[in-house]
Amino acid sequence: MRSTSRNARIRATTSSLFTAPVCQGDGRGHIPPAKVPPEPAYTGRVHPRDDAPRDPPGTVRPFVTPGDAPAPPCSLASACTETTAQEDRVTAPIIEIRDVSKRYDDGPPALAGLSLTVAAGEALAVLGPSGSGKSTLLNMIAGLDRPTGGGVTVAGVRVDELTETASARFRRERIGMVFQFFNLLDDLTVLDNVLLPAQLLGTGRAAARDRAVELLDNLGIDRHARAYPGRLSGGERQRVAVARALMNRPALLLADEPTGALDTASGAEVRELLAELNDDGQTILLVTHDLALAESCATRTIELVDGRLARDERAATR
Ligand SMILES: Nc1ncnc2c1ncn2[C@@H]1O[C@H](COP(=O)(O)OP(=O)(O)OP(=O)(O)O)[C@@H](O)[C@H]1O
Repeated sequence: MRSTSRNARIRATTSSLFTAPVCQGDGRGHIPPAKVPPEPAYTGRVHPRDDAPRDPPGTVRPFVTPGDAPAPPCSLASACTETTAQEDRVTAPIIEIRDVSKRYDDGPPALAGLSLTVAAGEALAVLGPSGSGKSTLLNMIAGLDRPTGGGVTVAGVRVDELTETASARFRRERIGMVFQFFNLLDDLTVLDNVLLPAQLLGTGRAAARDRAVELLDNLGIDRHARAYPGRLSGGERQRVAVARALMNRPALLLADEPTGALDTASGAEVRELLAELNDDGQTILLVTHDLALAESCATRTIELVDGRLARDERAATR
């Protein structure tokens, strides 16, 4: 059962994350606010190829994507009307995967002509046997690897066409990532770990600190702000990792086996946390072998087998 006080804290956090309604007037299902005015207009590509002109070192050039534009009035009354929790979710696509293939060396394809659309507000669990292509799919979406065929669009940006520099910048600005083994920096305090994404983005210190403190508070780990990650339990460390992932208000939260290294109680806490974040509008894609995580958190579950979509189901209860 979810704790009411924690629910309230999470709600307080995420309500400030999603302040630009996609469907005006629906009161739910929001996308992150515009970070910069849409000038000059984003043309759909940043640097189409690695030999394209690059920004000088240290330049921070925020993306302006279709997701940053002011929300148009909703044209379908039904899409703006609160009906059930399932129906009032935002339906604008955050991820569009078109006929994506990936082949490593001479082996069988890790992904074989996969197509998938994920709407804003969904919590998608990616299941499948070992070697079925789950991590490969996650890497394609994060722009950490490129497909050998097809296209991957995330928050309106063709991530498979970005240079490495532009891809890293895109991840910083639009994607939060949570890993099985937390990937926290042990030499930095909890607060400094959470501040890191904002520092990389060049956010002002005071604003970044306020946000980090708010996140730690809302995720129930504020008392550990000055501690080093090594002194925290696995569940607490994963909360810190989630706070860090949320720092830059990502359009998409990617989680790779987020409960894979946790004991039963900590795993249940992290499942609850992810479900609550999604309840408040955060789009999540998680790769997992943890069926309990898929059942408690996902609004939709897909299963990969041999790099193909073998199952695609929406949850009846979330
Ligand atoms: N860097 C790589 N070089 C060569 N082959 C790779 C590489 N990464 C993945 N593969 C292969 O691609 C296929 C899919 O791997 P992937 O890691 O995506 O599967 P997975 O479903 O995430 O597996 P697991 O559940 O064990 O993590 C496998 O056959 C794997 O051996």
